[in-house]
Amino acid sequence: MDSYGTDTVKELDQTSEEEYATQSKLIKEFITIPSIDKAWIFNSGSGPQAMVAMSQANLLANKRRKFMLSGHISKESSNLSVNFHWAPFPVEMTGASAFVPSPSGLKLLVVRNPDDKESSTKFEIWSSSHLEKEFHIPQKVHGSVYVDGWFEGISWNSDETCVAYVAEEPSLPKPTFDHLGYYTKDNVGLDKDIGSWKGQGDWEEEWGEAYAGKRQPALFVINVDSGEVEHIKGVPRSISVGQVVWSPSSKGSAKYLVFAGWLGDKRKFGIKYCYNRPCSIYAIKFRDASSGSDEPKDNAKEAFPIHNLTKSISSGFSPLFSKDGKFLLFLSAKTAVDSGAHWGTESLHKINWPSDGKLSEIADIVDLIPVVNCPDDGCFPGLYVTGLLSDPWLSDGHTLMLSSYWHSCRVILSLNMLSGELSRASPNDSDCSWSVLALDGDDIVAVCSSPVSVPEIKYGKKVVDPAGRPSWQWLDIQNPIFKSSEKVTSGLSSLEFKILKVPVSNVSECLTKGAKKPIEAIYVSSSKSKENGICDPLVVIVHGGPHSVAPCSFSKTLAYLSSIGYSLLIVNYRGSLGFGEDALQSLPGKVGSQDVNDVLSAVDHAVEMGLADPSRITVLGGSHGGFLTTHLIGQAPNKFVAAAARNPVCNLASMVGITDIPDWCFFEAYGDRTHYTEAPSPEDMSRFHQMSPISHISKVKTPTLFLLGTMDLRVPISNGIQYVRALKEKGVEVKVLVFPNDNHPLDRPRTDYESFLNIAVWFNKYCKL
Ligand SMILES: CC(=O)N[C@@H](C)C(=O)N[C@@H](C)C(=O)O
Repeated sequence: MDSYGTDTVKELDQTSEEEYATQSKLIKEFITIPSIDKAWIFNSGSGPQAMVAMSQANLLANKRRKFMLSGHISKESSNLSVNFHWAPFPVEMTGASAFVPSPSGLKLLVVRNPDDKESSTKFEIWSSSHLEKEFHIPQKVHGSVYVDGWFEGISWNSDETCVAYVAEEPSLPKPTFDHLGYYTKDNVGLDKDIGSWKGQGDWEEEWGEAYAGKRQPALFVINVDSGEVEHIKGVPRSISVGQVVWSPSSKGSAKYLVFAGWLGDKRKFGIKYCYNRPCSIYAIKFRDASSGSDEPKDNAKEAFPIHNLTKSISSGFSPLFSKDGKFLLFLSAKTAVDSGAHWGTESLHKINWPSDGKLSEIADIVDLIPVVNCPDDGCFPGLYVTGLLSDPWLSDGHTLMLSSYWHSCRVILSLNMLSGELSRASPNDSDCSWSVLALDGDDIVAVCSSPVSVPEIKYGKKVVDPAGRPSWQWLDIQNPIFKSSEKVTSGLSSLEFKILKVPVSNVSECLTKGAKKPIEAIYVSSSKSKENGICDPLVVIVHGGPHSVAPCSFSKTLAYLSSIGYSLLIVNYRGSLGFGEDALQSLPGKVGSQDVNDVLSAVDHAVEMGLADPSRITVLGGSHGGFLTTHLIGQAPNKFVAAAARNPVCNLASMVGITDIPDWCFFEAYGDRTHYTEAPSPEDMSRFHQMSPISHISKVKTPTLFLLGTMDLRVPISNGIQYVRALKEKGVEVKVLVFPNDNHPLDRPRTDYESFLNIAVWFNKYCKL
């Protein structure tokens, strides 16, 4: 009996080892598909030139490898054809944290952030042929330059003499102790060799998940000729700054630095994925030493006053000047701030910018794109933008190009700021996702992808209809770099996708109109399975947030799962971005029920349509998607043959005291902002428990794989571990992978690779693939 058992185990091990070996070869091909991150178009005498920043997983270094590909664009006006003549090879840029071309395109700033707390930040100024200047800025001046989504802002002034940017302010001095253990004043006598040491000093709060070591983003200006760095005074420490731009230059008028600022004095809540943090657009005068400014010399050390330009609105970010400098535009997530949802339908606004540089106390804020609550069928569903291009203007100076979610797709929009007309610039009939990368005059360089096609650069040629309205004719261009491997190409070749409209169940009268509309689910499958009349096993994919969206775009890891024989059902349940504010706001207070039912409706719909075999359905999700995954296996214990949860929220009651976003737990559990407190009551704890997957643990049977990151500050690992232990106690089959150096997204190259390798092997085991 013993030996029989042992042999069986050995046999199983051998089979699974072989499977790991086979799958690892394929997943590697997918994981290393490059991404297109940014692009710039330069207009030189010889015609437009493109520079495309790309990145690719580097499994050996466990980092992303960055590289730049350049190309020359030639256009045939007779037949509307456009050719990109790419350089034969890209150039590796690993180690560079940011590249920022100057407005004229004659200089390129490269910032290299230090790897440790001792080294300097490097600023390099490149011309077309060589390195012109290099400056090393020591830690005592500032730490790393911010290159993240919120606080990043690196901006050349118009005459290209200075760059404004955001960097980590040096931390407050630490107390020092000598070899006798005595406190020493002013670091005097700190000599590690004889046993002196630095203490920790007061705790300074950081900006939460993904912002380890980031406490105080502050404003700096570097003179690119002398390398002199000025820390801009006058911004109180209570404000964390980001997204700095220069005010337009007009002779004689004051020059301002305009930026977004977040208050972080009382408590810094996590800011990653959180648009609900109150923020304003501020302006502060810049004393330009070279301009012979109106400021008296003896004032030179004094700070200018700071102006809050958006006092009457709870959120203002992404400041952008109109081409003529008459308006300052900004995005707002006031719906998120005012409601408490971590993301919501956004709006776009403008204020007048005074030509004499004299800022008024209360600026009149004009809506350019208001919040959409309940979109009419087929109409614009509201604004969901992650950022704006630094120069998003067409040559008329008043048409702005931007990318936004529109139901399950990302689309390119054009907004005529004068008429208010908003239209879709990417093709109306496309179910792919589109993002504008850069403008080439009035033409658009974009990236387009779908769940079954890798990202490709597309060229949108502007054409004007007889009524003078612009539209874009989309052209394929040469994409030599994206020649995927044979395995990827053949894996993707037989796949197809469609977006299903799924009616929601249990529509109660108290729901708003927008919350009764059908949801969408992206269905990806092999065309071969249809030919055979047999359904492939299905992976139901549920995104996190919950106020986020799974766009109809290429995902390397999901494409890998499709290529090995799974159909996918990617569900954008109510609460997702892209469907108007009514639908989004219908979820808070009902998490764990409404979202769970929406996912079950989508699954039932797929089964009824003959798209899924009910005996071979699995489920996969991370974070709030992990909350849904673990809810689904508890509430629908017979539905799923296997599950995989990545950093899942399993117990709000144990998460609330240790996450960087405790307000999220309250908001999603109660549906409003009023219940939030740093000291939850027993009633709060009871509600959290009752709304969490852990409350359904007794019903779970589904074998579940857990992927957990030890450094996760958003959903601390203890949440997953507690649930795992409870499942083990019940005898449910579990497998756990812990990544000690990963935080919430689990997206470091080796982690991503090992996670999805295991997900595939786990699902294969229960789907008999
Ligand atoms: C706001 C937020 O971070 N919520 C988490 C619980 C979550 O679900 N995060 C999403 C964005 C994720 O996919 O990680």
